[in-house]
Amino acid sequence: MEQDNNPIRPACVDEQLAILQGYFPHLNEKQIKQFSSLYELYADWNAKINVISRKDIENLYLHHVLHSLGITAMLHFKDGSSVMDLGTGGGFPGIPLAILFPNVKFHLVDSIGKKIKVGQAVAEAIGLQNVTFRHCRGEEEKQAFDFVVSRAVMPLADLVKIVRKNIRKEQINALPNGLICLKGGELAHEILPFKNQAIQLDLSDTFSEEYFKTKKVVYVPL
Ligand SMILES: C[S@@+](CC[C@H](N)C(=O)[O-])C[C@H]1O[C@@H](n2cnc3c(N)ncnc32)[C@H](O)[C@@H]1O
Repeated sequence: MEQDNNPIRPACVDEQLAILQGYFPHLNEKQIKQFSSLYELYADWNAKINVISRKDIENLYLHHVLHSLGITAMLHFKDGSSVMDLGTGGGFPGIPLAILFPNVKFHLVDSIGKKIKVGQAVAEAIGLQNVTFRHCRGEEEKQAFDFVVSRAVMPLADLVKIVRKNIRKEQINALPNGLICLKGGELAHEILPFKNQAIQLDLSDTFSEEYFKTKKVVYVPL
């Protein structure tokens, strides 16, 4: 039987991390270290509190971290921006984005307290200074931000209804403030009510891996 020299960190994990670095070649040492630490932290926490599918943990960097960074296909947040991640679960897309944009403030919200705990523990372990967390429903959060981001939380119309109150009026980014969310599959129906304002991009135009073939990033100015 072939022996695995590093059963805790399979080779595919570092192969995926290298793919991520290929797409984001300007990461500094600190960011590379922070991204690199995510595997052990999530593998450990996910065994206790399920925040991503257990059989998908080896695909952490491709399916969860790089996917989260797909938000940048729509916009690179300007330094000094503020962003809320609604329904962050264990920290996606908020934590990968907070690593990539250390001068942007991220506020990660989820209605399930134990998931928020995972995100907090991971952020603390990698020394992330630009994230805050709140255990609450998005409906209760009253603070205002430049953007709200979200992955796999609820249909677009419901998201828009909840986060409209959370969008600041003043614009400092290249796009007017609003909602940017990661979506999969057939979106035509969801997007219909916003078709005049929404922009939809295929992540397959940014990331060539098979996984992104059906993945999209959607922006709605609010
Ligand atoms: C499928 S999970 C996705 C988690 C994370 N965004 C990710 O991609 O891994 C959906 C998350 O949204 C949260 N959620 C759903 N409705 C919410 C609401 N109204 N306010 C806050 N969180 C909510 C759930 O608690 C859950 O953690």
